[in-house]
Amino acid sequence: MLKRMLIIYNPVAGQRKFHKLMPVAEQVLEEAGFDVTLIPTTEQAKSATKIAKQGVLDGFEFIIAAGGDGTVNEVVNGLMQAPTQPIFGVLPVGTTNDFARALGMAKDPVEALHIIAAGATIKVDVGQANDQYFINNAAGGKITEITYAVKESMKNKIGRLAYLVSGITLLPKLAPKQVRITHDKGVFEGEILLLFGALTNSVGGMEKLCPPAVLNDGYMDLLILKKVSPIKLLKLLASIKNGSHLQSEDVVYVKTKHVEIECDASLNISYDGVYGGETPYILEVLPEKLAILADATRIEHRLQK
Ligand SMILES: Nc1ncnc2c1ncn2[C@@H]1O[C@H](COP(=O)(O)OP(=O)(O)OP(=O)(O)O)[C@@H](O)[C@H]1O
Repeated sequence: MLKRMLIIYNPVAGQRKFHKLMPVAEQVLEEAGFDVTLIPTTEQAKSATKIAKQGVLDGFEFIIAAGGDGTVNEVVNGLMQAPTQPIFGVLPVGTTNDFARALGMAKDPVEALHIIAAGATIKVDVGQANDQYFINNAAGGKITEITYAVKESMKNKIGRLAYLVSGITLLPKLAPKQVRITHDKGVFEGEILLLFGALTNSVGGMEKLCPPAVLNDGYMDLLILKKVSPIKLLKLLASIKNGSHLQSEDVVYVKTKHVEIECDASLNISYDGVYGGETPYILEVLPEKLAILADATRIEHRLQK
């Protein structure tokens, strides 16, 4: 019996990468025994969420997000809002593909297609941020504006470099915020530049910010960067390369299942790079909530046995 697979693809992601791949995708997956249906996302906000939710109701056994991290997040939200969750998959044809990298999907989309076609799955944690879901990270602070300040048009022209350009223009405007953050190990009160609740080690094209993050351990790695001078910030950013930032007195780093974020002045929160509004926010880990097509042998170090 053919296995019913829905591919929700973003036709404009990653400089329109999926367009060229479509015939190959259909061939590889049909040869592997999948009955493939393709639906494009639209300009309409959260279109992939709606398509995914309907896909579950229509009985697809496999739902694939073909796009960048924005599409992945929208599809995850659609699946999580549905009564049951089919097997999920990610075809990395976006600009940054942070989650796909954490999942060990090949950079080359054709190779990634073969991982999907093989049909092996792993279970991964999903995060809940108020009434939305994330699969990679939730973040707070001015620095997170880098991701949603990047214009689609700029990404289409210069790809990942767009994030760097946006980051450089935003750095001088970083403003610390007085917050109260409650986690499993205690309470942090003070001024911060940034907070991250990471389910994976892959953030904004980097893999060293939260290196110990495990995909299925039921914990998020909470990283809080306290207010520091610009010089200290540059030193800290440089220390990310060898991982020593995690030992800095200006960084709080804990594994936690639950986080509450309060800020009198209100703090912007994003989840998987999508703007999520302002505090108060509660972040929660839903352990091993989604089964995903992946090759576990490529990411053994990121999985709890
Ligand atoms: N048909 C479409 N036309 C224009 N925009 C679209 C369309 N479909 C989706 N979008 C928009 O694309 C954005 C998501 O892009 P996505 O994350 O998939 O790829 P990307 O931007 O290339 O990569 P990344 O998020 O990894 O940087 C969302 O803002 C969504 O509204």
